[in-house]
Amino acid sequence: MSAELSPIEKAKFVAAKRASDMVENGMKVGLGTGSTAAWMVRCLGERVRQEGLKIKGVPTSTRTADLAREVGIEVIALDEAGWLDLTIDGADEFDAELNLIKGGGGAHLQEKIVASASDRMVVIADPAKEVAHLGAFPLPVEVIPFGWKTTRKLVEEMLEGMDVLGRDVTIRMNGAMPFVTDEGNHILDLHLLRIGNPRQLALVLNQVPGVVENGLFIDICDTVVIGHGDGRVELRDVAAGSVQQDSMEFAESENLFKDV
Ligand SMILES: O=C[C@H](O)[C@H](O)[C@H](O)COP(=O)(O)O
Repeated sequence: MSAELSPIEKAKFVAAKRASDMVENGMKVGLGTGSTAAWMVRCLGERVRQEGLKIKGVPTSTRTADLAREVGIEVIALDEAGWLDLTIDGADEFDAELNLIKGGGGAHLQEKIVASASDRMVVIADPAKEVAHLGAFPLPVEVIPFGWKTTRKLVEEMLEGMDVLGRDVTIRMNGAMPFVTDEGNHILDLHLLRIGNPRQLALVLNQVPGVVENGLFIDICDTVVIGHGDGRVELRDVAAGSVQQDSMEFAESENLFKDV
């Protein structure tokens, strides 16, 4: 890596590097999806090559599985792993309680299953992902292709009774066709602007027939690692029921930037 990296990519990288250092020999690790998680997979691959780190990775998408294999990480399926020590993943938004919106890349279904089957979920993020209220980022909802327009109508009706500021629901497109997830489903993006009660919305959404899973991660994330473009890293941890903050300098950040 190098000097041409933008501050935002450096921020993603230092968060990913810090979180990848939490991985220990022998661990079974959930590997998230997205541009930030891709840095983490590369960092873990570097540790496999340099230190002989022995881990088994459970990817949350075909993209991540391909990258993990490419960088030398042993890849296994979730059902082979059973239970994971740690999952590291990115997010589209996180709030003060470490609740998340995920699924900007359409991978939140597998990501939620994998994170829920882990002792600990660590989210890696750049500072732009932190919000006072979830909802500015459109909330992804995975729906089965059968009758998706009817499902969209049912979701719109359900939103009438919810504490949200916006109610537009769009189908995610891939060119002229609806986007297709790894599970063969489509994604509805809910433009809610501000979600008053994410916990309630997460429960209600999954009761709409045709909905497979929504991108709200409530009480799943244990730690958020926030990277900054100058190499600083902040940690937010859910401990004893509250969120603790910590911050540190990445002393060797310049060298780390050169490593990857
Ligand atoms: O479906 C995609 C995932 O939930 C990603 O982790 C999320 O969209 C964040 O991606 P990025 O790190 O590229 O911002």
